[in-house]
Amino acid sequence: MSTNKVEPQRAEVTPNRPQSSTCLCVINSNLVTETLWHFLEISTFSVPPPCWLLLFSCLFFISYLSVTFLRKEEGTPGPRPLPLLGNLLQIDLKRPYKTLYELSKTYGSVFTVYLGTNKVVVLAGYEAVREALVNYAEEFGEILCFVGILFANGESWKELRRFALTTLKDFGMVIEEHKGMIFFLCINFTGNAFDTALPINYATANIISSIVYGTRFDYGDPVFKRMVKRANQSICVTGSASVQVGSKHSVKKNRTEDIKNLTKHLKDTLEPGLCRGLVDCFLIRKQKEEVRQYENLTFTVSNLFAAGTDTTAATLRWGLLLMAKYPHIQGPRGAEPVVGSRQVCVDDRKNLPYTDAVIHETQRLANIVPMSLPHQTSQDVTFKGYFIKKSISPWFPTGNYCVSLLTSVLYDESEWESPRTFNPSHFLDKNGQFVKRDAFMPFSAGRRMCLGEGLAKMELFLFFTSLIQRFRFTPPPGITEDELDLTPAVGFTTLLHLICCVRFKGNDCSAVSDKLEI
Ligand code: HEM
Repeated sequence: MSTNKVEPQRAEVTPNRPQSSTCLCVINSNLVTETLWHFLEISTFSVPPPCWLLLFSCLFFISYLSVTFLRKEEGTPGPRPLPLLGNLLQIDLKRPYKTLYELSKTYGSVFTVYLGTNKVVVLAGYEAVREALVNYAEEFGEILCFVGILFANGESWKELRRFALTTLKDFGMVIEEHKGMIFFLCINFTGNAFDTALPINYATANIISSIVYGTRFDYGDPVFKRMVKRANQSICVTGSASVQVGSKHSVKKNRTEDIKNLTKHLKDTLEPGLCRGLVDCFLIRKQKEEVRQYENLTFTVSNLFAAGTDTTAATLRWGLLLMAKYPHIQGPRGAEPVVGSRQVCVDDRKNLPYTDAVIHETQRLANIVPMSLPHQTSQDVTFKGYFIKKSISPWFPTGNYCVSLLTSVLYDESEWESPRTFNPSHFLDKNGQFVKRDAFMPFSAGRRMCLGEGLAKMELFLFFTSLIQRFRFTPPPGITEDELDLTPAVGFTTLLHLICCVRFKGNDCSAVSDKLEI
């Protein structure tokens, strides 16, 4: 029976990651801390005290000037920044998107906030965000620059994105994973309260493994367990103060070591003409073209794991929380797929408009990537009457970049009838048929739009329907539906810590493995 049984406890969604607000803010506030710290270290040992004070005053003065001058020059509205700290004291660092959304109500669809001395232009509301990302794709369509797909620009990004899209298409149909997840839930947790994070993260990580390495792992495999744990840890601590100052290297090293070991094994066993997964395709292609950039492979794999595991898993967990909170939506008259006892398949989606609407509404309300990825402006641009300068790297004290506030799109009061409530009717017409909504933009828009959208949608549909077809999700014992809290904890994505109770609808768990052909 269950080895992973957890004590029933209050299913509150607690902010369980106190130091990790989004990367965005912490990187900047930590940049200030780190620079000051570094400065103090140097000063303490090599500069006499009066010079130290003088230097400190100069730094302070320069930052103040840069902040005030930049504001005057560009004239976008926004709250008044403090020297060095900018608007950090006004922003809820655990949920910065909430503050930014509130500020957008005062300052409109284009405004500026300062995170430390870095200037961030915030684009808010469906109309402004879409216009910037789609109509001004050239100017706003670059991601803040590092390497890999997520953070690359220019030719290197184009090549990697094209390559990943082609390979994701080839392997995206490897979606048998829900069988493994259902079996795991059934055997280990049925009738118990359990944390949904573990099985769901295993399932989504295994999908990326199948695509990337060409193989799935057993949930009990110690290497796999370690990999998932490390991936989660690095998502949790990305941007945390301690990581920025000290242990950043060790987290990255842990993560890339696993990837390097696995890719080395694939390289050693590579058979030309047999492409087991994305890594093989990359190796074969690069061999042919004799191109450098081997390092990009590690980054690409690491990016796909980071982008493709946590996001889909968090959305699914939101779905289960919402089902536990609104039990009437779970049943056969609600989202449960009415397809008999057979396995749901992708083609069923068009015949299940209500289920489809529930999944879309879950994504809208969950608002998983509330501030998208930070973008840079590739050139000076005048947007909605405001002059926005070409971006300077945020590693400089006067750095500047842009944030597309997806929260403000998904909760846009002029687009959604009841933006703050879980209302699947947002996606249904009066005949109960599914309708697409333009302001449904959890994957962002434009040329940097999520590369895994198709895969994520397929995963969400198959996992969600398979789960509610076979299980009933309820709050843990002693907790009422009303007490289930929908306040998210924030890491890079809006996560939650959900303990929920699961009941298998059938009589015999062991029959599941035969039915699912595991
Ligand atoms: C529900 C699940 C997901 C959500 C809500 C989501 C959301 C996003 C968002 C908002 C962006 C930023 C777009 C921009 O900068 O404008 C993004 C980028 C990206 N996502 Fe996803 N994503 C999800 C699942 C996935 C999956 C499963 C994969 C991998 C297979 C993936 C891979 C990527 C990549 C590689 C990028 C960077 C694209 C580029 O820079 O060209 N995502 N995603």
